Amino acid sequence: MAQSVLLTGAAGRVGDAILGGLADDYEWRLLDREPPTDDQPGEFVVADITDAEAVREAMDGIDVVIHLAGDPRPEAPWNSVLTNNIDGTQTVFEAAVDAGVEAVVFASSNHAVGNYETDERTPEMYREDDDYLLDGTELPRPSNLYGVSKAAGETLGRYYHDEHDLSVACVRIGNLTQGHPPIDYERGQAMWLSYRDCAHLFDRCIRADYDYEIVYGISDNDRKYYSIARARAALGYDPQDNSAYYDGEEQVVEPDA
Ligand SMILES: NC(=O)C1=CN([C@@H]2O[C@H](COP(=O)(O)OP(=O)(O)OC[C@H]3O[C@@H](n4cnc5c(N)ncnc54)[C@H](O)[C@@H]3O)[C@@H](O)[C@H]2O)C=CC1
Ligand SMILES: O=C1O[C@H](COP(=O)(O)O)[C@@H](O)[C@H](O)[C@H]1O
Repeated sequence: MAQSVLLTGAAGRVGDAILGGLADDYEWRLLDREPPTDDQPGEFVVADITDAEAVREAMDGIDVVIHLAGDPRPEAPWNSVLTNNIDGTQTVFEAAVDAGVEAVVFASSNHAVGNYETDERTPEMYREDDDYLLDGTELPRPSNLYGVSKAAGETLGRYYHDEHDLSVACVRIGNLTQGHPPIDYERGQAMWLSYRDCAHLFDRCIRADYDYEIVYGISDNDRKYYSIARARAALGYDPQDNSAYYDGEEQVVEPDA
């Protein structure tokens, strides 16, 4: 089983959710271009993911890489996603192969497929009486240049798996918010990912055996237009949270024990 995990983009929100649930479960090496602001588990490397030498060094002795670092803004300009998301991701995959890492888990995004949300389908597809469902086998259909960069990351992962036998899981993360689902935002509620489910999903990505996977990273929301069947089957994902259990910030239904 994987013992040592390199987490890139560790100082961000997704990193916070993962470490909040899994800080004590692995030997962590954290990497970010921003230094840590509070106590973190393990060792912290301050580096840019486009620095091939620093990234390769950070991979020494690592079993699994969770690659989060990048520009997360849906409106990010091309020069930023080209550098941080595409070039940076290629640097991470290349270093992982060179270092003999077993698996790379790549933080992809709902925006890689955002343009399936056509004018004809929305807002109905965000609602419970609609059954439109994406399952991860569909081609990318990005809604912005940020989404293009995430589709490129998935394709880089496919290449590094096929050519170098690296295990790769691409998680098309929905909308991560802490404490409760987004308020007054149907789309965000349908693709809500709670902090608890986020940590659990990435834990499954560290522990499971797989070749190349694209899965959706959302909670078990009553209304969802992203299937979590593949995440359940390939990774053993068993989410506990559901945006329908909330009324605004209040949780009004307890999940089954
Ligand atoms: N938060 C969300 O709901 C979603 C996040 N994602 C993806 O998950 C990943 C993490 O997102 P968040 O934690 O929300 O973003 P964030 O902005 O909170 O964290 C990203 C971290 O990456 C670091 N970083 C950025 N470029 C870097 C570089 N070139 N070298 C080293 N470090 C760099 C930043 O300093 C930051 O700490 C991103 O790749 C994002 O695209 C995908 C879908 C939804
Ligand atoms: O990929 C991402 O998606 C989430 C959700 O998208 P949004 O369009 O509903 O805001 C976004 O919040 C996050 O910043 C981004 O990285």
